[in-house]
Amino acid sequence: MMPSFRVGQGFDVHALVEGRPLILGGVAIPHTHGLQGHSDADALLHAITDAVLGAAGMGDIGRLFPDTDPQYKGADSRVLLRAAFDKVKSAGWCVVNVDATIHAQAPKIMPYAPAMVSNIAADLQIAEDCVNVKGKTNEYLGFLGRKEGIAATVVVLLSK
Ligand SMILES: Nc1ccn([C@@H]2O[C@H](COP(=O)(O)O)[C@@H](O)[C@H]2O)c(=O)n1
Ligand SMILES: C[C@@]1(CO)OP(=O)(O)OP(=O)(O)OC[C@H]1O
Repeated sequence: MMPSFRVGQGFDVHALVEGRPLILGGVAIPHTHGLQGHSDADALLHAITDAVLGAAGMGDIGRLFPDTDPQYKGADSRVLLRAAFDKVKSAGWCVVNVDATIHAQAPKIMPYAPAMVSNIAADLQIAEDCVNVKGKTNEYLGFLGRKEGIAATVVVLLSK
């Protein structure tokens, strides 16, 4: 039988505030500010989770893990990604590849990208060369350029 393919896209943004750790792709990045959120606020993993769920037609991260539910307060977003992927995998899908961009005026993402790739590949049960993480400034424009937040955009391909 011919394989079938489904594409999904994900987006997330969180505010940068003082007194929070900066966690992206499951990696703690030394920085003056961290991301605000109900969970660990890992915008990259949230966008990946949404892209994976979206490709499978299974809704979104907030529907699965409501930010009103105390059990997700301070949650490790890798745990949420793995739980979402379990659902998608149960429907017969596997991930072909992930391509992600972190929109951050600062800090530089590139030194941490290999560790993020390793985490994401492990959580989605694919080879590391099937995961790509890029950093991009916002050329000092808008709220991202003013370092008020960090966003992530993601495309995922699934096959079954
Ligand atoms: N937070 C970031 C932003 C950028 N990079 C790297 O710098 C390159 C140039 O970025 P521009 O936004 O100026 O086009 C980009 O291609 C990344 O390699 C980064 O690591 N972290
Ligand atoms: C992850 C969840 C759940 O703790 O909360 P946040 O960390 O606030 O993240 P968000 O990207 O706003 O949406 C998903 C949430 O329901």
